[in-house]
Amino acid sequence: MATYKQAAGFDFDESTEHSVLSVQHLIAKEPLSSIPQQFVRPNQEPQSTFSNAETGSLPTVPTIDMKQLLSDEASADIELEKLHSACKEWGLFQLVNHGVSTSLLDKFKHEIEEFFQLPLEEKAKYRKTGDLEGYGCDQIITKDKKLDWGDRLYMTTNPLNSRKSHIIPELPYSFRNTLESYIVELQKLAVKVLDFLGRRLKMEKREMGELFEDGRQSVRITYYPPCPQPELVMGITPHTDGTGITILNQVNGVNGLELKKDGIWIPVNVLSNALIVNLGDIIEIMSNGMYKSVEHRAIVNTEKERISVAMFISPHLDAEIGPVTSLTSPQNPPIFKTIGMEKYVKNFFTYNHEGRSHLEYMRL
Ligand SMILES: O=C(O)CCC(=O)C(=O)O
Ligand SMILES: [Fe+2]
Repeated sequence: MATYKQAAGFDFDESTEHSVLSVQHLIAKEPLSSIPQQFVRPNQEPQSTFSNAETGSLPTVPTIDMKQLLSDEASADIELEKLHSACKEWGLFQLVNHGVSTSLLDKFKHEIEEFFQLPLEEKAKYRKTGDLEGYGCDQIITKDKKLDWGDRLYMTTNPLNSRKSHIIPELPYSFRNTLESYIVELQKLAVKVLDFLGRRLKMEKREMGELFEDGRQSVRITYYPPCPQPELVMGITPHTDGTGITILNQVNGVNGLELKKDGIWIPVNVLSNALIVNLGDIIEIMSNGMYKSVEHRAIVNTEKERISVAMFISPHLDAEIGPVTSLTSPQNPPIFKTIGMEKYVKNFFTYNHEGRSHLEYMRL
């Protein structure tokens, strides 16, 4: 079997071989004279920060204030309308006053930085060949597949019985503890956000609550090393998330996330004290197209490493995924299929959609 390094265009070196490909460790070994071909994307749409001198004139991503949403005053209704239009027009917003404590966020940042500084042998323990979960750069490598410029630690966190025994339970003790606190805090936050979305969509309370209660959740922590030619590579390929919602934490304050709006890539600049909420395919489907699952990507730069944490929040595996009954009518018939969550997840990860996105595949 070809090794990861051979497949990625690197020389095979018996003494340093691991079953995991890591961009961070490949570039740490020796300075790169050129970017290995498997990372080079000749036809990608230009990065906005490199090509668009007028970045300042691009529209700015909306900011939503959770404290306002939760207040008893009339301003709560105004904020809810802002949230509604952000979900319809952007599918993404910066969330401030989210209630996750700064000390937890600081501690988590520190633990993540320490984790990625571990030797490759240590981190390689968290990957099993062929498994989507665990540590490393893309793990399914075929000849023509372009690789993303980043290493990830990806793990299912809920339901508890679907956690992999060689990942979370084996993480360094302090990192694991902090991660557990982060998971709890972000679950609480997700419940609040979903509740406001359901309220403004005028769904029946149970339609949102029941689906997401003890739902499927996973976390992807990504370390994007600097790159000598960032315009040739992509930190993460353009995609929409298959989730209900995703809460993204731009951990070390370095920009890189971009979203596509009206055909243009727009940078989502780091706003201190904000978490980013982006809507995934499931919310677009449930809302029968009212809310948008946003296409996004991450770019890298020459100077600084970038770290992000995406917390993916989805319904439980027994849920039915489709436009909710209270949002469809003879005048507004369903535009998406309804399928069980278990099948949805399986299709999302394995099904060949013949060039279409999974969301397009779900469209009737
Ligand atoms: O790192 C980022 O800013 C985006 C990550 C992302 O989109 C994902 O993990 O799905
Ligand atoms: Fe994403």
